[in-house]
Amino acid sequence: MARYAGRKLASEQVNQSTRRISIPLAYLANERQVAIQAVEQASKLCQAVFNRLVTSETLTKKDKSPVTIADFGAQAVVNAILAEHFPADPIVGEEDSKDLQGDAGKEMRNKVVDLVNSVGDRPMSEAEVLQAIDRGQYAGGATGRHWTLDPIDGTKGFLRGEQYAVCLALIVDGQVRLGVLGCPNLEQKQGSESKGVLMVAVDGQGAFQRALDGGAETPIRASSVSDTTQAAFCESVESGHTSHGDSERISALLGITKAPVRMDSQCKYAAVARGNADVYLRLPTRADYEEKIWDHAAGNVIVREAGGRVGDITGKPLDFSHGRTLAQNRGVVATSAGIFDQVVGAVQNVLGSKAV
Ligand SMILES: Nc1ncnc2c1ncn2[C@@H]1O[C@H](COP(=O)(O)OS(=O)(=O)O)[C@@H](OP(=O)(O)O)[C@H]1O
Ligand SMILES: [Mg+2]
Ligand SMILES: [Mg+2]
Ligand SMILES: [Mg+2]
Repeated sequence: MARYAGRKLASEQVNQSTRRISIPLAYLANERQVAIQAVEQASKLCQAVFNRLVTSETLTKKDKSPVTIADFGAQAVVNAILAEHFPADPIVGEEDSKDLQGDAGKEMRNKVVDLVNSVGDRPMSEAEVLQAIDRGQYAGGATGRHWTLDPIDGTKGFLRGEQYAVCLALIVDGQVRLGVLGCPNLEQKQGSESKGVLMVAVDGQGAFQRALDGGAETPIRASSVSDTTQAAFCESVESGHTSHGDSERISALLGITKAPVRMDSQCKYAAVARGNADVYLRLPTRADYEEKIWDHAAGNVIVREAGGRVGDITGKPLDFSHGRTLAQNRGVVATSAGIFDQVVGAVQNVLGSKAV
């Protein structure tokens, strides 16, 4: 109980009129349900935008406006749902409404408002949409609880019709306690035709997946591989987000022979969490880049609850208590538990002084 100071578990709550102990409620049960609903709705919005707005013309013109509209729309939808159910909870969201303001933002603003109203359960005015987006400006930190949201992670993957994820997590006193990933283009099982996966984990309760459009949850586990020569790893598609050269040297050192699976977004954490990959490496490409908490929070708790391990390139756990970025960490290493120390050793070996 002390761990969750200030929140009484229902199992401890005694109904004074009957003196009977009420049925135990799981920790964060309500938050889990609301977060799933929010991620489902935002994922639907993203899929609607892709189907309506991403065309061969937008792709050849390298027009990023569809993903921008979906980013704003998804953040508005999730934040409005969180505000309705947990009005006191602040949110660290990736986006803000700056680019939607004034005359310059009018065209985009109108599109975002129309989009939100085309998928939402209740109509939202322009002011409400902007206000919902800007609930995401919280600075984060080490005390109390706050949510963190990446409305679309893997924006480049979204535009290519490949992997992207809606990522929502709850951080309590600097620790990620709940994470939900909506992965509209992820295969429901590796190799299957059906796509669209929702993954969820609450601290201490295991990790689960189900189809994004509903159905029963099934538990997921990271792989039990203990020999790195048998391991498969995944990394970002974009070489600006992770060093492909360094990962090649690290996998050679570990005797990994399988080609890396390159995919965008926190779907990489999803792949490790259900044993499709054994290692996710994110190796710094710039000395001054600080990873954002919304790029890692949900995936972090999902991999941990699936029995995997997550740390930075020195093996240190990711520290979500330093505001909007992982200011005390560099890069990310997520693996099935049995090979974590070995992988971090190889990372240190290859990156040398860069890894400190
Ligand atoms: N230099 C650098 N280093 C590390 N990470 C960076 C960097 N620049 C951007 N970003 C963040 O990368 C997020 C997407 O990376 P992914 O691994 O998900 O996908 S991929 O790189 O597009 O393959 C991306 O998230 P989204 O903007 O939500 O797509 C960024 O927050
Ligand atoms: Mg992101
Ligand atoms: Mg994003
Ligand atoms: Mg971004």
